[in-house]
Amino acid sequence: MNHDEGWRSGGRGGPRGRSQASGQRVNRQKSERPVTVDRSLDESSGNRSRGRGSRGRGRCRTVQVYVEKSSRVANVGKSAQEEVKSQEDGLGSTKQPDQGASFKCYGDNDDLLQPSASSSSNNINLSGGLSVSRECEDKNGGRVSCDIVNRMEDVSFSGLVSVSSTSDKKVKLSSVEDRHSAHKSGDVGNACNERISRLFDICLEKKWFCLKSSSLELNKEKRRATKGYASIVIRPGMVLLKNFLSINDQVMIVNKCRELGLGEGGFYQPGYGDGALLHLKMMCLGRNWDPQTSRYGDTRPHDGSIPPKIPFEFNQFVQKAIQDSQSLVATSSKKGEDEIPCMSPDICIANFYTSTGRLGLHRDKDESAKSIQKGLPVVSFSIGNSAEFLYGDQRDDDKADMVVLQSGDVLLFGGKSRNVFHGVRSILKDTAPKVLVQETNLRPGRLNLTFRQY
Ligand SMILES: O=C(O)CCC(=O)C(=O)O
Ligand SMILES: [Fe+2]
Repeated sequence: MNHDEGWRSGGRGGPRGRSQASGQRVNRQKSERPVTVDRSLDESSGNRSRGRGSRGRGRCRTVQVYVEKSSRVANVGKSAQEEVKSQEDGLGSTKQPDQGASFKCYGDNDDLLQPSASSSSNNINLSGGLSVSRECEDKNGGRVSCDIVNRMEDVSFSGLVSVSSTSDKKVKLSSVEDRHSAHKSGDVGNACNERISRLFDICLEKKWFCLKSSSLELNKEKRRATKGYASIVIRPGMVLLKNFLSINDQVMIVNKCRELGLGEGGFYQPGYGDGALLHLKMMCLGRNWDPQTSRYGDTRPHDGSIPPKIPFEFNQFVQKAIQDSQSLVATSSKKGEDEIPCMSPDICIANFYTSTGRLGLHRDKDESAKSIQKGLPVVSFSIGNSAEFLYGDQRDDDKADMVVLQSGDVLLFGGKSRNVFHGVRSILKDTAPKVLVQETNLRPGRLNLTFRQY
């Protein structure tokens, strides 16, 4: 994986894709060959997720596949809705002018933060920071437009929070995160490091979820879940398995990620050496990927934590996805071209995007030269809200193609597409399957897992 090329650039700016009013419209590129798989033949899957179709902006071509417009939650009490909204907003904070000076990290065990966060709720959003684009140099000496987003944007600490009554509104965090922070680091004096080592809960507390979806809506989701999934070759080496993961699979994955995410090596706010933050939370399984050095390692440098192992069940899904993709391309006319090699993942990078999350165009190229040379695929799971996923041969948003990845979709890019530029332009609000949210209390946002072999 290598994100030096664009993780910072955010990949967003300019108008969003336009909504497509109804589903079933397929706007395929030449090489797409959709195949619908009867779910009854495949017990590992089941979910028919939904989302909004979206056209790309500018010259971006869009792949739209079995996409339906989402409807909002019915039967939601206003106050509950507002509560959830405010939690969501607290996560995906809007960019604000640089207030770097207003955020200070206070050291040692007290772990005091002094932002102007005056919230007394259980979620504090410490937002602010700078949001400017500037030119940076990439590794190859090329100029890159870097969206230097803040020192604090999207930073949210969840867990138990007690607000002290002192007049300067210092906020004392006394959460599960603190217990894990600075794990093994022996560097408790570096509170800024501790800030990034606080763990992020991908699920909301139960009390925020007294929402019930209408039975009509749930039935609609169930009906979709029995339809089977469709496989599409998007371009040589890139295969999309729509609705590959059933709702039950997704629930299991979310629960597992939540559990791992709150433990050693769990979700944290990654950032670059210069202090700029990525627009997502991250957890590495198997091996750590360090955005500061673009290298893999056995431990996470900022806190010394050891990444959790990749759960066995996750690898099973990956193997099945690879096999299904291989069967698909074997039946296709452009056999050799579309080839997807086998891969045994020893790395999984889990990203959680809040509503404002994104990821600039980049190539995954920090895996071993052999792995990349062989075109071993990156296998990507999407869970929760849909995402506008960009891909193309250049690091240029305007020339990239776009496909909406919905909850349950699995995307593979290997072989001829192993070095494809890709990124996430935006997260589409309220597009996660309601039943998934009800079962897991997943935060508004998107969980993405990418599996790789070093
Ligand atoms: O979230 C996604 O779909 C892509 C993630 C990705 O490209 C990465 O983690 O390298
Ligand atoms: Fe990537």
